[in-house]
Amino acid sequence: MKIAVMPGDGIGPEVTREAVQVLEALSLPGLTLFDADVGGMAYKRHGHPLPQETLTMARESDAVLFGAVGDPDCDGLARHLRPEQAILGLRKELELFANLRPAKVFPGLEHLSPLSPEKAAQIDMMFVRELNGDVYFGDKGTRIGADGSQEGWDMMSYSEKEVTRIAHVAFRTARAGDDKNRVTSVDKANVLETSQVWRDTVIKAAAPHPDIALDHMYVDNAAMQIITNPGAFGVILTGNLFGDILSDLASAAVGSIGLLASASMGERQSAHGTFGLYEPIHGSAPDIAGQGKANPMATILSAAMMLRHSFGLEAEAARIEAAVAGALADGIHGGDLGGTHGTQAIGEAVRERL
Ligand SMILES: NC(=O)C1=CN([C@@H]2O[C@H](COP(=O)(O)OP(=O)(O)OC[C@H]3O[C@@H](n4cnc5c(N)ncnc54)[C@H](O)[C@@H]3O)[C@@H](O)[C@H]2O)C=CC1
Ligand SMILES: CC(C)CC(=O)C(=O)O
Ligand SMILES: [Mg+2]
Repeated sequence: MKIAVMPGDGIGPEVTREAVQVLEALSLPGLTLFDADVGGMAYKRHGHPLPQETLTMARESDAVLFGAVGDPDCDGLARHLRPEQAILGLRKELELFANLRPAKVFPGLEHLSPLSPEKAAQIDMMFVRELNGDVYFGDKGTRIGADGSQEGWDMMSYSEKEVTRIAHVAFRTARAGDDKNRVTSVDKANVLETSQVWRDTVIKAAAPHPDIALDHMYVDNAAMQIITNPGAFGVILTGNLFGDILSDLASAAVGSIGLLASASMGERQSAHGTFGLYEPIHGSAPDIAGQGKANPMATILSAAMMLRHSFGLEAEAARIEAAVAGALADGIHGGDLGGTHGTQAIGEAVRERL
């Protein structure tokens, strides 16, 4: 089991270190970890945010554990050299088109949510976000508009092929998950042609999945209902942009962005299972980087997702998740949850409970 570890920028190395130590504490036979440079730090060392050696290492691994990229020092660079291109490039080059982002309140931890305990207890949704298309990957540029002022433009598009493959992932995820058997497809079909193609295609893709209830919701309404009626959602199927935004929103309903993990999957099989990239949903948090304040739980939970999805190690994944839930129940809370525990203390608390 070969894992490429890509800590990246800001709090990335801090949270990744704790997750790696959790994996090491499990003493899994045959586990080997290799570090690779990504993001702003890779740009500074190699002149590119996603060096060829890093991409090669990812291709030769069974899974990638990714921290975060993003560095305010690099915000003035040409777009193709910015740190964020590293994660976009990995997702695209490795054809990781399906991003799974579970948003769930662990039983007994409803008090971490800003919602009422009754509402918080209902939060158990899985985002299935398309990751290789949408406005993030369309042509873009700047030009002088008709009024003589500069304007920026970004092309949004989805093809039937792209939508069909992610829709099938969503239906299969709904079937394998809890008993809700429900997919809510989120779009903006009342305004966008991209979304109309999305919606029509999702309806067609639903045909072989008659056991799964499908409904459709506009993204603005979805943002509202995730807060007011979280129990209505099982799987939320959506595009790259809307999924990015709504999953941060859902993390706030759970309690903190420092708690939400993710898996990015494609179709490539390794000797151990399906290749995937695993990362917290948050970014490099430059406002708290280097202070030992970041909550590593999202990255630790991403490592658990890796054991489950790329290595079929369900029991070990559940062990990590139980240790995180136990630490939270015992009041091990980072600043993001109003507590005082630092990154290392949280990592140690999780390892003690494995
Ligand atoms: N996958 C990736 O590598 C991502 C990278 N980014 C990049 O990260 C940089 C910062 O972006 P922001 O919009 O500020 O989003 P962010 O997710 O880095 O931070 C948003 C807020 O949440 C807090 N936060 C995030 N993770 C936390 C954790 N583990 N523990 C405690 N608090 C946490 C931060 O301190 C900040 O106040 C940018 O350069 C952005 O492009 C953003 C999202 C994803
Ligand atoms: C940094 C972006 C490329 C992506 C993002 O915010 C995300 O995937 O959550
Ligand atoms: Mg995001």
